[in-house]
Amino acid sequence: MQVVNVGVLGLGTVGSGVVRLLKDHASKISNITGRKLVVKTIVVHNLDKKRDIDLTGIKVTNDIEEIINDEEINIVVEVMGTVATAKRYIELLLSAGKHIITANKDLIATYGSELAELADKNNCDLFYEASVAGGIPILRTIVNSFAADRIIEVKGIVNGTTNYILTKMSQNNMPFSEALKSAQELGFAEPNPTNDIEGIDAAYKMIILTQFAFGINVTLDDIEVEGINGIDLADIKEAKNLGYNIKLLGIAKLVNDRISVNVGPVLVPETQPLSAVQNENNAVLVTGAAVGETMFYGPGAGELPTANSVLSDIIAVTKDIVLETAGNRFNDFSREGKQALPEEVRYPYYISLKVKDQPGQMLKITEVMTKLNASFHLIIQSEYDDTYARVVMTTHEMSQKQIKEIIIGIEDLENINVIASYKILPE
Ligand SMILES: NC(=O)C1=CN([C@@H]2O[C@H](COP(=O)(O)OP(=O)(O)OC[C@H]3O[C@@H](n4cnc5c(N)ncnc54)[C@H](OP(=O)(O)O)[C@@H]3O)[C@@H](O)[C@H]2O)C=CC1
Ligand SMILES: N[C@@H](CC=O)C(=O)O
Repeated sequence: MQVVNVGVLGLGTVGSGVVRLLKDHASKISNITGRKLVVKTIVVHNLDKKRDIDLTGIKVTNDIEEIINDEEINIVVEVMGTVATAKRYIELLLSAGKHIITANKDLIATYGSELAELADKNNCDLFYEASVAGGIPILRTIVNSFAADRIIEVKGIVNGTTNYILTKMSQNNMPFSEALKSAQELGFAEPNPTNDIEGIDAAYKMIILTQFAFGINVTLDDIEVEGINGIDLADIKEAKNLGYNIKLLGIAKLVNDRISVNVGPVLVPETQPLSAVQNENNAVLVTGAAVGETMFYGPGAGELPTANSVLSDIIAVTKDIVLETAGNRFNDFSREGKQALPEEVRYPYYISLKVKDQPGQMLKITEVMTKLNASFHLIIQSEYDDTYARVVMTTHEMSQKQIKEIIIGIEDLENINVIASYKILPE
C-alpha cells in the first residue's frame, strides 16, 4: 500500500492525541483512504522534554526545515499554537506544496483568508475542523448539511475551559482559580488561559463560525466580548434561584440582514438544552430558515476529542490526494457584511447592583430606567454586607444601546455600583 507521510508541529495535548489516534486506528484509516498514513517527523520546542508517548520510528526535531525540505511529507498538522510563528511556518509549508491541517483558531480567525489564498495558489488543502468546538464536527456540517438552507442564527457554548469553570463554580462551589487550575491540568485551557477566560478564544471561534454560517467576514473589533473573569459566585447562585444557569455564549445572528456577533455570560433558562451542557462540553445551535433549530453537542476540548477532528481532516486531505482533487476551498471568505446597529439587537437583561442601604435608592434606579424607556420584570433585594444591599433585577427586552445607557446612568448614581449585567436568553 502506498504511504502518505505526515509531519506534525507540536506534541502537547492535541499533538499527542493525533499521534496516538493515527497509530491506534491505522488499519481503519487505510481501509477508508487506500493509503498507509505514517507520522514521519514531529517539530517541538523543547527537545529535552520527556514524552509520555511511543515515538518509535518518528523523528523528533526542533527544526521546521526538516519538514519543509522533506519532499516525502505531503500533509502537515499544526497543533503548536501561537500566531506569528505558526503563520510563518504554514506559509513556508504551503509554498512547499504541503497540505495543512490546523486546530489554531487564533491564526485562522486572524489570517484565514490570507492563508486560504496561499493554499489555493499552491493547490493545497487548508482544513481546520478542530479549531471550533473541539470534537464536534460543526464546520463540515455547516458546509455540507446547510448548503441549501439560509442560516439565520448560530449560537452556543464554544469554549470548553470556561464551561468547565462555570460548571464547577455552580455545582461544587469551587473558587474560580481552583477550577481554572483543574481545566489547565486536564489540557482544556490554552497554554496562556487569558484568551479562554476573557472570551477571546470563543470570539475567534465565532469569527470562524460566522464565516461558515453566513459567508461574512468579521474581526475581533466587530465583536462585543466579555469573559467570565468578573463573574461573582453570588450571581451564579442568584441566577440559579431564578431558574437560569450562567453560560459563556457566542451568538451570531442576522438582524435586518446585518450581522451581530457577541460573546459573553448569558443567563440560559434551565428549560433550554444549552443550560444542561456541563464541564468541557460544547454545544452549537444552528437555526436555518428551512430546517429550524438544530443542536450539535460534544466535547469542546481535550486530547482525543480534538485529535479526532484533526484526523477527520487528515482523512479528507488523503482522499483529495488520492482523487487529485486537493485545493478546494474549505470556506468562502469573500463577503464583507454590515454590522447590526446597537438599537437593533434586543434581549431581556439581568442586572446585579451593590446599593448602599439608605432610603430613596430604588427610586433613583427606577428614574434612570424610566428616562431610558426601559422597565423591570422583577427586583430582588438581599444583604451584601452590613452597609450595602445586593439588588438583582431582570428587565423586559431592551436594545444593546439602551442597556449601555442604563448602566452608565446607574453608575453615575451615588452609592450604587453595577456588579454585573448579562443578557437573558429568551425561553
Ligand atoms: N487543548 C485543546 O483541547 C485544544 C487545543 N486547540 C488548539 O490546538 C493547538 C495546540 O494546543 P495544545 O495541544 O493544547 O497545546 P500544548 O501547549 O499542550 O502543546 C503545544 C505544543 O507545541 C509545541 N510548540 C510550541 N511552540 C512551538 C514552537 N515555536 N516551535 C515548535 N514547537 C512549538 C510545544 O513544544 P514542547 O512540547 O517542546 O513545549 C508543545 O508540544 C492550539 O492552537 C490550541 O488552541 C484546539 C482545540 C482544542
Ligand atoms: N482552550 C480551548 C480549547 C479548544 O478549543 C477551550 O477550552 O475550548
